[in-house]
Amino acid sequence: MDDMLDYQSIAIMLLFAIITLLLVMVFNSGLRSRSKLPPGPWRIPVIGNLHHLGELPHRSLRCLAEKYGPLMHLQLGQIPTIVVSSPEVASEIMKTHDLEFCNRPSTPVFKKFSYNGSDIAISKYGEHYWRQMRRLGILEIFSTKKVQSFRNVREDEVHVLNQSIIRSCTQAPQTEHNEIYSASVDERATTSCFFDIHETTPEPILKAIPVVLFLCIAVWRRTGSNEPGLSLDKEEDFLDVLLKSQKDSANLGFSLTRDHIKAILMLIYLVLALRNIFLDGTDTSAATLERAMTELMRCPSTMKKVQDKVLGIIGNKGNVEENDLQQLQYLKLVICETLRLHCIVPFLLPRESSKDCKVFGYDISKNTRFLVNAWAIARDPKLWENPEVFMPGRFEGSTINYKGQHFEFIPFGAIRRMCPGMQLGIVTVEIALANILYHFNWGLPFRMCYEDIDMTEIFGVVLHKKSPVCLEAKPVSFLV
Ligand code: HEM
Repeated sequence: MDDMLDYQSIAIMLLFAIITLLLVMVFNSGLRSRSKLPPGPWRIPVIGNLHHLGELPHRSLRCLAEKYGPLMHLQLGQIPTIVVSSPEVASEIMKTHDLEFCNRPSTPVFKKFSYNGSDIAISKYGEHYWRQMRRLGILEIFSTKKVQSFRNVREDEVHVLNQSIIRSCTQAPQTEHNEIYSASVDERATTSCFFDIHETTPEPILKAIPVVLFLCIAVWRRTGSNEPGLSLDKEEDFLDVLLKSQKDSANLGFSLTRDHIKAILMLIYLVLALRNIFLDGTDTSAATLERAMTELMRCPSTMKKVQDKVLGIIGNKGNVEENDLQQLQYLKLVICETLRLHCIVPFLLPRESSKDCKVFGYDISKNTRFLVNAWAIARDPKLWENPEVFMPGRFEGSTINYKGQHFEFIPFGAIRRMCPGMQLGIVTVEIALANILYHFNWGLPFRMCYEDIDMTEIFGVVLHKKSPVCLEAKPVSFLV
Protein backbone atom coordinates (compact mmCIF):
# COMPACT_ATOMS: atom_id res chain seq x y z
CA MET A 1 0.00 0.00 0.00
CA ASP A 2 2.78 2.37 1.02
CA ASP A 3 4.67 1.45 -2.15
CA MET A 4 1.60 2.28 -4.24
CA LEU A 5 1.27 5.67 -2.57
CA ASP A 6 4.94 6.39 -3.30
CA TYR A 7 4.49 5.48 -6.96
CA GLN A 8 1.39 7.64 -7.18
CA SER A 9 3.06 10.70 -5.65
CA ILE A 10 6.12 10.22 -7.86
CA ALA A 11 3.84 10.01 -10.91
CA ILE A 12 1.94 13.15 -9.81
CA MET A 13 5.19 15.03 -9.25
CA LEU A 14 6.50 13.92 -12.64
CA LEU A 15 3.26 14.97 -14.32
CA PHE A 16 3.42 18.32 -12.54
CA ALA A 17 7.05 18.80 -13.63
CA ILE A 18 6.19 17.92 -17.24
CA ILE A 19 3.24 20.35 -17.28
CA THR A 20 5.41 23.11 -15.80
CA LEU A 21 8.12 22.41 -18.37
CA LEU A 22 5.59 22.49 -21.17
CA LEU A 23 4.13 25.76 -19.91
CA VAL A 24 7.58 27.36 -19.69
CA MET A 25 8.40 26.14 -23.22
CA VAL A 26 5.14 27.49 -24.64
CA PHE A 27 5.61 30.83 -22.91
CA ASN A 28 9.23 31.18 -24.05
CA SER A 29 8.52 30.12 -27.60
CA GLY A 30 5.91 32.88 -27.76
CA LEU A 31 8.55 35.44 -26.89
CA ARG A 32 11.29 33.85 -28.93
CA SER A 33 9.22 33.68 -32.03
CA ARG A 34 9.35 37.47 -31.99
CA SER A 35 12.84 38.07 -30.71
CA LYS A 36 15.86 35.92 -30.03
CA LEU A 37 17.66 38.60 -28.09
CA PRO A 38 19.42 37.18 -25.04
CA PRO A 39 18.04 38.42 -21.73
CA GLY A 40 20.15 41.00 -19.99
CA PRO A 41 19.99 44.32 -18.21
CA TRP A 42 19.30 46.01 -21.50
CA ARG A 43 16.02 44.22 -21.97
CA ILE A 44 13.32 46.49 -20.61
CA PRO A 45 9.69 45.46 -20.59
CA VAL A 46 7.34 48.36 -21.17
CA ILE A 47 3.65 47.96 -20.75
CA GLY A 48 1.76 49.81 -23.45
CA ASN A 49 3.58 52.00 -25.91
CA LEU A 50 6.26 54.67 -26.13
CA HIS A 51 4.05 57.25 -24.47
CA HIS A 52 4.05 55.18 -21.30
CA LEU A 53 7.76 55.86 -20.91
CA GLY A 54 7.04 59.45 -20.07
CA GLU A 55 5.67 62.54 -21.69
CA LEU A 56 8.63 62.88 -24.03
CA PRO A 57 9.88 59.39 -24.89
CA HIS A 58 13.03 60.61 -26.68
CA ARG A 59 14.12 62.21 -23.40
CA SER A 60 13.11 59.22 -21.25
CA LEU A 61 14.94 56.87 -23.60
CA ARG A 62 18.06 59.01 -23.43
CA CYS A 63 18.04 58.58 -19.63
CA LEU A 64 17.52 54.83 -20.01
CA ALA A 65 20.37 54.63 -22.53
CA GLU A 66 22.70 56.28 -20.00
CA LYS A 67 21.91 53.35 -17.70
CA TYR A 68 21.61 50.45 -20.14
CA GLY A 69 23.80 51.48 -23.06
CA PRO A 70 23.24 52.56 -26.65
CA LEU A 71 21.51 49.36 -27.78
CA MET A 72 18.39 48.74 -25.73
CA HIS A 73 15.69 46.24 -26.21
CA LEU A 74 12.24 47.36 -25.14
CA GLN A 75 9.40 44.94 -25.10
CA LEU A 76 6.67 47.37 -26.07
CA GLY A 77 3.72 45.16 -25.36
CA GLN A 78 3.84 42.58 -28.14
CA ILE A 79 6.45 44.39 -30.19
CA PRO A 80 10.17 43.87 -29.63
CA THR A 81 11.75 47.26 -30.23
CA ILE A 82 15.42 48.10 -30.33
CA VAL A 83 16.39 51.66 -29.47
CA VAL A 84 19.70 52.92 -30.80
CA SER A 85 21.39 55.85 -29.09
CA SER A 86 24.95 56.10 -30.37
CA PRO A 87 26.48 56.93 -33.76
CA GLU A 88 28.39 53.62 -33.82
CA VAL A 89 25.27 51.52 -33.36
CA ALA A 90 23.28 53.76 -35.73
CA SER A 91 25.96 53.25 -38.38
CA GLU A 92 25.92 49.50 -37.79
CA ILE A 93 22.15 49.39 -38.29
CA MET A 94 21.74 51.96 -41.06
CA LYS A 95 24.96 51.38 -42.99
CA THR A 96 26.49 47.96 -42.29
CA HIS A 97 23.11 46.22 -42.06
CA ASP A 98 21.44 48.69 -44.37
CA LEU A 99 19.57 46.11 -46.40
CA GLU A 100 18.29 44.13 -43.43
CA PHE A 101 16.91 47.21 -41.65
CA CYS A 102 15.40 49.41 -44.30
CA ASN A 103 11.85 48.18 -44.05
CA ARG A 104 9.16 50.23 -42.38
CA PRO A 105 6.78 48.56 -39.93
CA SER A 106 3.21 48.65 -41.05
CA THR A 107 0.86 49.71 -38.30
CA PRO A 108 -2.91 49.89 -38.76
CA VAL A 109 -2.83 53.70 -38.44
CA PHE A 110 -0.07 54.11 -41.04
CA LYS A 111 -1.90 51.73 -43.35
CA LYS A 112 -5.17 53.57 -42.96
CA PHE A 113 -3.69 56.95 -43.80
CA SER A 114 -1.46 55.79 -46.60
CA TYR A 115 -3.91 53.83 -48.70
CA ASN A 116 -2.61 50.53 -47.38
CA GLY A 117 1.04 51.57 -47.20
CA SER A 118 1.15 53.07 -50.67
CA ASP A 119 3.32 56.09 -49.99
CA ILE A 120 7.09 56.32 -50.21
CA ALA A 121 7.77 56.70 -46.48
CA ILE A 122 5.76 53.75 -45.30
CA SER A 123 5.99 51.22 -48.10
CA LYS A 124 8.16 48.15 -47.62
CA TYR A 125 11.68 48.46 -48.93
CA GLY A 126 12.02 45.25 -50.86
CA GLU A 127 9.02 46.06 -52.97
CA HIS A 128 9.48 47.07 -56.52
CA TYR A 129 6.82 49.72 -55.86
CA TRP A 130 8.95 51.62 -53.30
CA ARG A 131 11.99 51.65 -55.59
CA GLN A 132 9.99 52.94 -58.54
CA MET A 133 8.16 55.60 -56.54
CA ARG A 134 11.30 56.83 -54.83
CA ARG A 135 13.11 56.99 -58.18
CA LEU A 136 10.21 58.91 -59.67
CA GLY A 137 10.12 61.26 -56.67
CA ILE A 138 13.86 61.91 -56.87
CA LEU A 139 13.67 62.63 -60.58
CA GLU A 140 10.50 64.68 -60.56
CA ILE A 141 10.38 66.58 -57.32
CA PHE A 142 13.45 66.22 -55.11
CA SER A 143 16.21 66.62 -57.71
CA THR A 144 18.30 69.81 -57.65
CA LYS A 145 16.85 70.79 -61.01
CA LYS A 146 13.25 70.38 -59.82
CA VAL A 147 13.89 72.11 -56.52
CA GLN A 148 15.39 75.04 -58.41
CA SER A 149 12.56 75.12 -60.92
CA PHE A 150 10.16 76.16 -58.16
CA ARG A 151 12.43 78.90 -56.94
CA ASN A 152 10.03 81.62 -58.09
CA VAL A 153 7.15 80.07 -56.18
CA ARG A 154 9.19 80.13 -52.98
CA GLU A 155 10.39 83.69 -53.56
CA ASP A 156 6.82 84.84 -54.25
CA GLU A 157 5.62 83.22 -51.08
CA VAL A 158 8.36 84.81 -49.01
CA HIS A 159 7.17 88.12 -50.42
CA VAL A 160 3.59 87.27 -49.37
CA LEU A 161 4.91 86.39 -45.93
CA ASN A 162 6.76 89.69 -45.60
CA GLN A 163 3.71 91.64 -46.71
CA SER A 164 1.51 89.85 -44.23
CA ILE A 165 3.94 90.64 -41.40
CA ILE A 166 4.04 94.31 -42.48
CA ARG A 167 0.24 94.37 -42.47
CA SER A 168 0.21 92.85 -38.99
CA CYS A 169 2.65 95.53 -37.87
CA THR A 170 0.52 98.41 -39.08
CA GLN A 171 -2.82 96.94 -38.04
CA ALA A 172 -1.73 96.01 -34.55
CA PRO A 173 -3.60 97.59 -31.69
CA GLN A 174 -1.62 100.19 -29.80
CA THR A 175 0.22 98.68 -26.91
CA GLU A 176 2.57 100.09 -24.34
CA HIS A 177 5.18 99.72 -27.07
CA ASN A 178 3.35 102.27 -29.12
CA GLU A 179 6.36 104.16 -30.36
CA ILE A 180 7.28 101.32 -32.65
CA TYR A 181 5.35 99.41 -35.22
CA SER A 182 4.38 96.49 -33.17
CA ALA A 183 2.37 93.42 -33.51
CA SER A 184 1.91 90.31 -31.63
CA VAL A 185 3.21 88.09 -34.33
CA ASP A 186 1.97 84.65 -33.56
CA GLU A 187 3.14 81.38 -34.96
CA ARG A 188 1.17 81.89 -38.11
CA ALA A 189 2.47 85.34 -38.80
CA THR A 190 6.09 84.54 -38.13
CA THR A 191 7.01 81.13 -39.28
CA SER A 192 4.15 78.87 -39.96
CA CYS A 193 2.07 81.40 -41.81
CA PHE A 194 4.34 80.55 -44.68
CA PHE A 195 2.98 77.05 -44.70
CA ASP A 196 -0.14 76.93 -42.61
CA ILE A 197 -3.62 76.48 -43.84
CA HIS A 198 -4.66 80.07 -43.41
CA GLU A 199 -8.30 80.44 -42.46
CA THR A 200 -8.74 83.89 -43.91
CA THR A 201 -6.63 83.86 -47.05
CA PRO A 202 -6.06 80.29 -48.07
CA GLU A 203 -4.99 80.94 -51.61
CA PRO A 204 -1.44 82.25 -51.11
CA ILE A 205 -0.74 79.45 -48.73
CA LEU A 206 -2.01 76.86 -51.13
CA LYS A 207 0.31 78.25 -53.73
CA ALA A 208 3.25 78.22 -51.37
CA ILE A 209 4.78 74.91 -52.11
CA PRO A 210 5.08 73.07 -55.38
CA VAL A 211 3.41 69.87 -54.32
CA VAL A 212 0.61 71.78 -52.74
CA LEU A 213 0.31 73.46 -56.10
CA PHE A 214 0.07 70.02 -57.66
CA LEU A 215 -2.86 69.30 -55.40
CA CYS A 216 -4.54 72.51 -56.49
CA ILE A 217 -3.94 71.45 -60.04
CA ALA A 218 -5.51 68.10 -59.27
CA VAL A 219 -8.57 69.82 -57.85
CA TRP A 220 -8.61 72.25 -60.76
CA ARG A 221 -8.45 69.42 -63.25
CA ARG A 222 -11.11 67.40 -61.57
CA THR A 223 -13.56 70.23 -61.19
CA GLY A 224 -12.63 71.91 -64.44
CA SER A 225 -12.60 75.15 -62.51
CA ASN A 226 -10.88 78.22 -63.88
CA GLU A 227 -10.30 79.74 -60.51
CA PRO A 228 -8.05 82.78 -60.81
CA GLY A 229 -4.74 82.50 -59.06
CA LEU A 230 -4.35 78.79 -59.66
CA SER A 231 -2.29 79.16 -62.77
CA LEU A 232 -0.90 76.01 -64.27
CA ASP A 233 2.81 75.70 -64.64
CA LYS A 234 3.99 75.26 -68.19
CA GLU A 235 6.49 72.70 -67.00
CA GLU A 236 5.42 69.12 -66.41
CA ASP A 237 4.69 68.68 -62.72
CA PHE A 238 4.86 65.69 -60.42
CA LEU A 239 1.18 64.97 -60.82
CA ASP A 240 1.59 64.96 -64.60
CA VAL A 241 4.39 62.45 -64.22
CA LEU A 242 2.31 60.27 -61.93
CA LEU A 243 -0.69 60.38 -64.24
CA LYS A 244 1.50 59.61 -67.21
CA SER A 245 3.13 56.74 -65.35
CA GLN A 246 -0.32 55.44 -64.49
CA LYS A 247 -1.19 55.18 -68.17
CA ASP A 248 2.17 53.69 -68.90
CA SER A 249 2.28 51.24 -65.99
CA ALA A 250 4.00 48.55 -68.07
CA ASN A 251 7.30 50.46 -67.78
CA LEU A 252 7.04 50.59 -64.00
CA GLY A 253 6.52 46.87 -63.69
CA PHE A 254 3.43 47.25 -61.48
CA SER A 255 0.05 48.82 -61.80
CA LEU A 256 0.01 52.36 -60.43
CA THR A 257 -3.46 52.92 -59.10
CA ARG A 258 -5.34 56.08 -58.22
CA ASP A 259 -4.90 55.15 -54.52
CA HIS A 260 -1.12 54.99 -54.95
CA ILE A 261 -1.14 58.49 -56.43
CA LYS A 262 -3.39 59.84 -53.71
CA ALA A 263 -1.22 58.29 -50.99
CA ILE A 264 1.98 59.80 -52.40
CA LEU A 265 0.47 63.23 -52.80
CA MET A 266 -1.11 63.10 -49.41
CA LEU A 267 2.14 62.25 -47.68
CA ILE A 268 4.04 65.01 -49.40
CA TYR A 269 1.23 67.45 -48.84
CA LEU A 270 1.18 66.58 -45.17
CA VAL A 271 4.95 66.74 -44.88
CA LEU A 272 4.81 70.23 -46.23
CA ALA A 273 1.58 71.77 -45.33
CA LEU A 274 -0.73 70.43 -42.72
CA ARG A 275 -0.48 70.37 -38.98
CA ASN A 276 -2.04 68.29 -36.26
CA ILE A 277 -3.47 65.63 -38.52
CA PHE A 278 -1.52 62.65 -39.64
CA LEU A 279 1.90 62.04 -38.09
CA ASP A 280 1.04 64.74 -35.54
CA GLY A 281 1.51 67.55 -37.97
CA THR A 282 4.34 66.89 -40.33
CA ASP A 283 5.22 70.40 -41.16
CA THR A 284 8.92 69.71 -40.87
CA SER A 285 10.28 72.81 -42.59
CA ALA A 286 8.00 75.17 -40.68
CA ALA A 287 8.85 73.45 -37.39
CA THR A 288 12.57 73.92 -38.14
CA LEU A 289 12.06 77.58 -39.03
CA GLU A 290 10.09 78.15 -35.86
CA ARG A 291 12.85 76.57 -33.76
CA ALA A 292 15.50 78.68 -35.49
CA MET A 293 13.60 81.88 -34.68
CA THR A 294 12.99 80.76 -31.10
CA GLU A 295 16.67 79.99 -30.52
CA LEU A 296 17.71 83.31 -32.06
CA MET A 297 15.29 85.12 -29.75
CA ARG A 298 16.80 83.33 -26.77
CA CYS A 299 20.29 84.23 -27.89
CA PRO A 300 20.33 87.97 -28.81
CA SER A 301 24.05 88.07 -29.66
CA THR A 302 23.59 85.32 -32.25
CA MET A 303 20.47 87.05 -33.57
CA LYS A 304 22.45 90.26 -34.00
CA LYS A 305 25.34 88.46 -35.64
CA VAL A 306 23.24 86.60 -38.20
CA GLN A 307 21.11 89.64 -38.97
CA ASP A 308 24.19 91.87 -39.39
CA LYS A 309 25.65 89.31 -41.78
CA VAL A 310 22.45 89.13 -43.84
CA LEU A 311 22.08 92.91 -43.99
CA GLY A 312 25.79 93.36 -44.71
CA ILE A 313 25.77 90.93 -47.63
CA ILE A 314 22.41 91.83 -49.18
CA GLY A 315 22.66 95.59 -48.56
CA ASN A 316 19.74 97.63 -49.85
CA LYS A 317 18.82 95.20 -52.61
CA GLY A 318 15.29 94.90 -51.20
CA ASN A 319 14.97 91.11 -50.95
CA VAL A 320 17.06 88.04 -50.37
CA GLU A 321 16.90 85.80 -53.41
CA GLU A 322 17.89 82.17 -53.66
CA ASN A 323 21.01 83.14 -55.60
CA ASP A 324 22.21 85.00 -52.52
CA LEU A 325 21.94 82.06 -50.16
CA GLN A 326 25.35 80.67 -51.01
CA GLN A 327 26.93 83.79 -49.52
CA LEU A 328 24.95 83.58 -46.28
CA GLN A 329 27.29 81.11 -44.63
CA TYR A 330 26.52 82.12 -41.04
CA LEU A 331 22.79 81.70 -41.65
CA LYS A 332 23.53 78.17 -42.86
CA LEU A 333 25.40 77.50 -39.61
CA VAL A 334 22.37 78.75 -37.66
CA ILE A 335 20.15 76.28 -39.52
CA CYS A 336 22.64 73.44 -38.97
CA GLU A 337 22.72 74.14 -35.25
CA THR A 338 18.92 74.37 -35.15
CA LEU A 339 18.68 70.93 -36.76
CA ARG A 340 21.17 69.56 -34.24
CA LEU A 341 19.56 70.99 -31.12
CA HIS A 342 16.03 70.39 -32.38
CA CYS A 343 16.03 67.14 -34.22
CA ILE A 344 12.34 67.47 -34.99
CA VAL A 345 11.88 63.88 -36.15
CA PRO A 346 13.48 62.56 -32.93
CA PHE A 347 13.38 58.83 -33.72
CA LEU A 348 13.60 59.25 -37.51
CA LEU A 349 10.94 57.02 -39.08
CA PRO A 350 10.74 53.53 -37.54
CA ARG A 351 12.51 50.66 -39.29
CA GLU A 352 11.97 46.94 -39.17
CA SER A 353 14.28 44.00 -39.79
CA SER A 354 13.39 42.04 -42.90
CA LYS A 355 15.21 38.87 -41.82
CA ASP A 356 17.05 37.30 -38.89
CA CYS A 357 20.52 38.75 -38.39
CA LYS A 358 23.25 39.43 -35.83
CA VAL A 359 24.13 42.90 -34.55
CA PHE A 360 27.00 43.32 -32.09
CA GLY A 361 26.69 39.65 -31.20
CA TYR A 362 22.95 39.78 -30.56
CA ASP A 363 20.53 37.71 -32.56
CA ILE A 364 17.86 39.96 -33.97
CA SER A 365 14.89 38.21 -35.44
CA LYS A 366 12.81 39.20 -38.41
CA ASN A 367 10.20 41.94 -37.83
CA THR A 368 12.02 43.52 -34.88
CA ARG A 369 11.36 47.23 -34.82
CA PHE A 370 14.18 49.81 -34.67
CA LEU A 371 14.09 53.37 -33.44
CA VAL A 372 17.17 55.54 -33.84
CA ASN A 373 17.17 58.22 -31.17
CA ALA A 374 18.75 60.84 -33.43
CA TRP A 375 17.66 63.52 -30.95
CA ALA A 376 19.68 61.94 -28.11
CA ILE A 377 22.72 61.35 -30.34
CA ALA A 378 22.75 65.01 -31.39
CA ARG A 379 22.81 66.06 -27.72
CA ASP A 380 25.31 63.51 -26.45
CA PRO A 381 27.91 65.26 -24.26
CA LYS A 382 30.48 62.67 -25.34
CA LEU A 383 30.14 63.93 -28.90
CA TRP A 384 29.26 67.60 -28.54
CA GLU A 385 30.69 70.33 -26.37
CA ASN A 386 27.94 72.00 -24.31
CA PRO A 387 25.33 70.02 -26.23
CA GLU A 388 22.33 71.82 -24.72
CA VAL A 389 23.60 75.24 -25.80
CA PHE A 390 22.74 76.84 -29.13
CA MET A 391 26.14 77.59 -30.69
CA PRO A 392 26.09 77.86 -34.52
CA GLY A 393 29.83 78.53 -34.44
CA ARG A 394 30.49 74.87 -33.58
CA PHE A 395 29.90 74.02 -37.26
CA GLU A 396 32.31 76.64 -38.53
CA GLY A 397 35.13 74.87 -40.39
CA SER A 398 33.65 71.52 -39.33
CA THR A 399 33.39 68.68 -41.79
CA ILE A 400 30.26 67.37 -40.05
CA ASN A 401 27.01 68.00 -41.91
CA TYR A 402 23.42 66.74 -41.93
CA LYS A 403 23.69 64.89 -45.24
CA GLY A 404 23.64 61.42 -43.74
CA GLN A 405 27.34 60.54 -43.69
CA HIS A 406 28.00 61.58 -40.09
CA PHE A 407 26.02 59.47 -37.71
CA GLU A 408 26.44 61.89 -34.81
CA PHE A 409 24.16 64.27 -36.72
CA ILE A 410 21.37 62.67 -38.75
CA PRO A 411 18.29 64.93 -38.64
CA PHE A 412 17.30 63.63 -42.12
CA GLY A 413 18.22 60.00 -41.44
CA ALA A 414 20.84 58.23 -43.53
CA ILE A 415 21.53 55.93 -46.44
CA ARG A 416 18.76 54.11 -48.24
CA ARG A 417 15.68 55.53 -46.50
CA MET A 418 17.11 58.94 -45.88
CA CYS A 419 14.78 61.92 -46.40
CA PRO A 420 14.63 62.64 -50.13
CA GLY A 421 13.14 66.09 -49.41
CA MET A 422 16.25 67.35 -47.57
CA GLN A 423 17.31 69.82 -50.23
CA LEU A 424 13.80 71.19 -50.64
CA GLY A 425 13.33 71.44 -46.86
CA ILE A 426 16.65 73.23 -46.35
CA VAL A 427 16.23 75.78 -49.13
CA THR A 428 12.68 76.54 -47.94
CA VAL A 429 13.94 77.24 -44.41
CA GLU A 430 16.95 79.22 -45.64
CA ILE A 431 15.04 81.57 -47.93
CA ALA A 432 12.30 82.24 -45.39
CA LEU A 433 14.67 82.80 -42.47
CA ALA A 434 16.99 85.02 -44.51
CA ASN A 435 14.10 87.22 -45.59
CA ILE A 436 12.40 87.62 -42.23
CA LEU A 437 15.77 88.54 -40.71
CA TYR A 438 16.52 90.93 -43.55
CA HIS A 439 13.17 92.75 -43.39
CA PHE A 440 12.45 92.86 -39.67
CA ASN A 441 13.95 93.38 -36.28
CA TRP A 442 12.40 90.93 -33.87
CA GLY A 443 11.57 91.40 -30.24
CA LEU A 444 9.50 89.86 -27.52
CA PRO A 445 6.13 91.26 -26.51
CA PHE A 446 6.12 93.83 -23.74
CA ARG A 447 7.10 92.56 -20.29
CA MET A 448 8.22 89.22 -21.65
CA CYS A 449 11.85 88.21 -21.24
CA TYR A 450 13.93 85.57 -22.98
CA GLU A 451 13.62 83.16 -20.09
CA ASP A 452 9.83 83.27 -20.46
CA ILE A 453 9.91 81.62 -23.88
CA ASP A 454 8.22 78.29 -23.44
CA MET A 455 10.30 75.54 -25.03
CA THR A 456 7.96 72.70 -24.04
CA GLU A 457 7.40 70.26 -26.85
CA ILE A 458 4.62 67.90 -27.78
CA PHE A 459 5.77 64.45 -28.74
CA GLY A 460 4.86 62.99 -32.10
CA VAL A 461 6.66 61.69 -35.17
CA VAL A 462 7.48 65.39 -35.55
CA LEU A 463 8.12 67.43 -32.42
CA HIS A 464 6.13 70.63 -32.18
CA LYS A 465 6.28 73.42 -29.67
CA LYS A 466 3.47 73.29 -27.17
CA SER A 467 2.82 77.00 -27.37
CA PRO A 468 3.52 79.14 -30.42
CA VAL A 469 6.31 81.64 -30.23
CA CYS A 470 4.88 85.13 -29.99
CA LEU A 471 7.09 87.89 -31.40
CA GLU A 472 6.99 91.53 -32.34
CA ALA A 473 8.28 92.63 -35.71
CA LYS A 474 9.64 96.06 -36.52
CA PRO A 475 10.52 96.70 -40.16
CA VAL A 476 14.22 97.37 -40.66
CA SER A 477 14.43 101.16 -41.02
CA PHE A 478 16.39 101.55 -44.26
CA LEU A 479 13.93 99.30 -46.08
CA VAL A 480 10.82 101.18 -44.98
C1 HEM B 1 13.56 70.31 -42.43
C2 HEM B 1 12.78 69.51 -43.10
C3 HEM B 1 12.74 67.99 -43.02
C4 HEM B 1 13.23 67.13 -42.07
C5 HEM B 1 13.98 67.47 -40.80
C6 HEM B 1 12.92 65.78 -42.52
C7 HEM B 1 13.28 64.62 -41.85
C8 HEM B 1 13.02 63.33 -42.30
C9 HEM B 1 13.44 62.14 -41.62
C10 HEM B 1 14.21 62.09 -40.33
C11 HEM B 1 13.03 61.07 -42.36
C12 HEM B 1 13.25 59.58 -42.03
C13 HEM B 1 14.59 59.13 -42.55
C14 HEM B 1 15.00 57.74 -42.07
O1 HEM B 1 14.16 56.98 -41.62
O2 HEM B 1 16.21 57.42 -42.17
C15 HEM B 1 12.33 61.59 -43.52
C16 HEM B 1 11.78 60.80 -44.52
C17 HEM B 1 11.09 61.31 -45.59
N1 HEM B 1 10.92 62.65 -45.90
FE1 HEM B 1 11.64 64.23 -44.88
N2 HEM B 1 12.25 65.85 -43.73
C18 HEM B 1 12.12 67.17 -44.07
C19 HEM B 1 11.53 67.67 -45.21
C20 HEM B 1 10.91 66.91 -46.16
C21 HEM B 1 10.26 67.44 -47.34
C22 HEM B 1 10.19 68.93 -47.67
C23 HEM B 1 9.75 66.37 -48.03
C24 HEM B 1 8.96 66.29 -49.29
C25 HEM B 1 8.69 67.21 -50.13
C26 HEM B 1 10.11 65.16 -47.30
C27 HEM B 1 9.76 63.89 -47.69
C28 HEM B 1 10.16 62.73 -47.04
C29 HEM B 1 9.85 61.38 -47.51
C30 HEM B 1 9.04 61.01 -48.76
C31 HEM B 1 10.44 60.49 -46.60
C32 HEM B 1 10.39 58.97 -46.64
C33 HEM B 1 11.61 58.39 -47.36
C34 HEM B 1 11.59 56.85 -47.42
O3 HEM B 1 11.08 56.20 -46.51
O4 HEM B 1 12.13 56.30 -48.39
N3 HEM B 1 10.81 65.53 -46.19
N4 HEM B 1 12.35 62.97 -43.47
